This record gives sequence, C-alpha cells and structure tokens, in this order.
Amino acid sequence: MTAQFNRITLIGIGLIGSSLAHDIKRLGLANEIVVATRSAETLKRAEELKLGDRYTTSSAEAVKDADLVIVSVPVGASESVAKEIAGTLKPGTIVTDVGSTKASVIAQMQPHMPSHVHFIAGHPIAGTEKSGPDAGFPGLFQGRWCILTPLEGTDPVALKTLRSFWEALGSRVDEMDAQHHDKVLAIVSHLPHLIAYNIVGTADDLETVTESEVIKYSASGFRDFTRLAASDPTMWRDVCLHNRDAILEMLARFSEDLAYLQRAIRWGEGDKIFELFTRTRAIRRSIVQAGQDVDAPDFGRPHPLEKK
Ligand SMILES: NC(=O)C1=CN([C@@H]2O[C@H](COP(=O)(O)OP(=O)(O)OC[C@H]3O[C@@H](n4cnc5c(N)ncnc54)[C@H](O)[C@@H]3O)[C@@H](O)[C@H]2O)C=CC1
Ligand SMILES: O=C(O)C(=O)Cc1ccc(O)cc1
Repeated sequence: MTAQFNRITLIGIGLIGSSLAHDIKRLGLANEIVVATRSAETLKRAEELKLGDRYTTSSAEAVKDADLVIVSVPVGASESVAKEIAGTLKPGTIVTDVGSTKASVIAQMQPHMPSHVHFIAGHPIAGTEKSGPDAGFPGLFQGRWCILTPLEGTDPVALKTLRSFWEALGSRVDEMDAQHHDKVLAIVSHLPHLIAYNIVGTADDLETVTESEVIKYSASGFRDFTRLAASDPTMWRDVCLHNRDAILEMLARFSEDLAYLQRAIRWGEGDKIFELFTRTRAIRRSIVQAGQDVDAPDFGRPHPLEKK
C-alpha cells in the first residue's frame, strides 16, 4: 500500500506526538517521519525509542519538504513554533496541531502561516495523565473523536486529506468552529481536570485528616480524581490561560450548582438531592449506550449503531 504522505514532521514528541509516531509507523502512513523537539534530551529519548527516521532540535529545519506537519506542544508554545516554521514550509503543506484549546491556537498560529500552506487546527479527544515520549502508545486514537476546526476559506481537499489521516488512525472526525469547541471542551474536559486538581489540593491541605489516611483509605472516587490531578502541570496551566473565558463561565455555573446542592444538604431537602442524582445517572447510561465508555473491554470496536 502506498503511504498517504511522503514526509510527516512531528513537532513536540510527548504523549501525543509519540503516540502519533507509533501509529504512523505501524500503519505505514508516511515514507519518512521527522521528529523535532526543543530539548536535546527529549530528542535523544525519541531516537532511542525509534520514533522517527530523522531527528532535530530545529523546527525550521524539520518542516522542510514536509507534506504534513503536526504540532504537539503545550498550547502556550504555539506562536513560537509558528514563527519558527513559517519561513521553511513548502507550498501545499498541511499544518495542523493537537492542542486542547482551539481559538487561542488559531490566533497564535494563523497570522504567521504563509498563504501557500493549509493550516487546519485539530484536537484528538484522547489522552492520559502521562506525558513525555515514553508515555505514547500505538492505538491511542482508535475509536476516539478528533475535532477539526476549519476556518472560512479552508481548502476542502486539504481538509479531506487531514480527515482521512485521523480516520486511518481509527478516529471518528467531527468539524466545528473553534469557539464552540472551546465551550464544549471547557465542560467535558477542562472543568473536570480543575475539579480534580482542586479536590486533591483540598485533601492535601486538611489538618484533621493525615496524608497517609487519605492514601490508605482512598476509595475509587478519590483515586479517580488523583489520576486526573497527576496530569502535566505545564499543559494544564496553558489550557487554563488559553481557554480563560469558557473556563470561567463553566466555573461560575459549577459554583452556582454546588451552592444549590450545599443548600439542599443543609436544609435536609432529600427530594432535591435525589432528583439531581437521578438525572446525572442517566448521563452515564447515555455515554455507555453511545459506545463512549472507554473503560469497556470492547471499546474502540465500531459501535453496532454507528453507520459506517
Ligand atoms: N495529554 C493529553 O492527554 C492530551 C494532550 N493534548 C494536547 O496535546 C499537546 C501536547 O500534549 P502532550 O503530548 O500530552 O504533552 P507532553 O508534555 O507529553 O509533550 C509536549 C512536547 O512538546 C515539547 N515542547 C514544548 N515546548 C516546545 C517548543 N516551544 N518547541 C518544540 N517543542 C516543544 C516538549 O519537549 C514535549 O516533547 C498539548 O497542546 C495538549 O493540550 C491533546 C489531547 C490529549
Ligand atoms: O486522561 C484523561 O482522562 C483525559 O481526559 C485526557 C485528555 C486530556 C486533554 C485533552 O485535551 C483530551 C484528553
């Protein structure tokens, strides 16, 4: 089978970049993978893991002659990468990213992109709490959604090519505008991470319960939060700063709803508590029914209700 791309350049080779490298190699999607990252130490590790065919700390060098460039760095580093690569991109290259926020990444990158390339921002809704080149694994994107946020005037052929790249990795692809993406992700991903960071921080600050008791008796509820709260601090600091408005809106809603629950508990309003818990239980059922329960043993297989 012929490769979909001759040369794919991966800028940033942490969890997402290295997972992409594993799959591009495994599925033969490129004749050559070029790996670029800022630190020489990370680059050396990527080479030891045989994630690419060529390695460089110069992003400008790495993108020369690339057909597809995928930027997988913390969202706050997007502008510096865009500036670095702008001068060496060849005509027709598709430039994309995987950042967890989209409006800010577009604002940082788009102005620097020469008119002869196709810049289309994207976000695979797949990951773990781990980071770095050792954290990646083949199959991360299988059965998961990838959201593309094309702009007015985005070339439909380039969009189709990028879509089929993600589909080749086993992802399902949706398109939406960047602002809407940022709102949706603020509630389904960013707020849960902030709640996790906060609850684990609260437990850490308690004077009347010791740290060893928290660890010893942590039922799965708390344990699930500690997994999310172990996520990369640089990445999540950047998400907070670069999806500020949507996150603040969701935090305000969350605080109001928490106050409602607090009041119901204070006044012994069992019916209100019961009604809320019944409603939320149904959401979990819908996730399972939609084939989005990633912990299920058959996750990633095409869902029977999904039209191919
Ligand atoms: N971790 C996750 O579960 C997911 C992360 N994302 C997004 O993917 C992007 C990458 O995240 P991870 O791979 O998890 O992070 P990571 O921390 O594992 O890797 C980041 C990589 O970027 C490199 N880097 C940082 N600044 C750079 C710069 N200025 N120039 C070149 N390389 C630079 C680092 O050396 C490292 O190789 C982030 O934007 C994140 O929001 C998207 C989906 C899931
Ligand atoms: O580890 C988890 O549960 C995640 O939620 C991973 C994740 C983190 C950030 C994203 O933008 C998308 C997915």
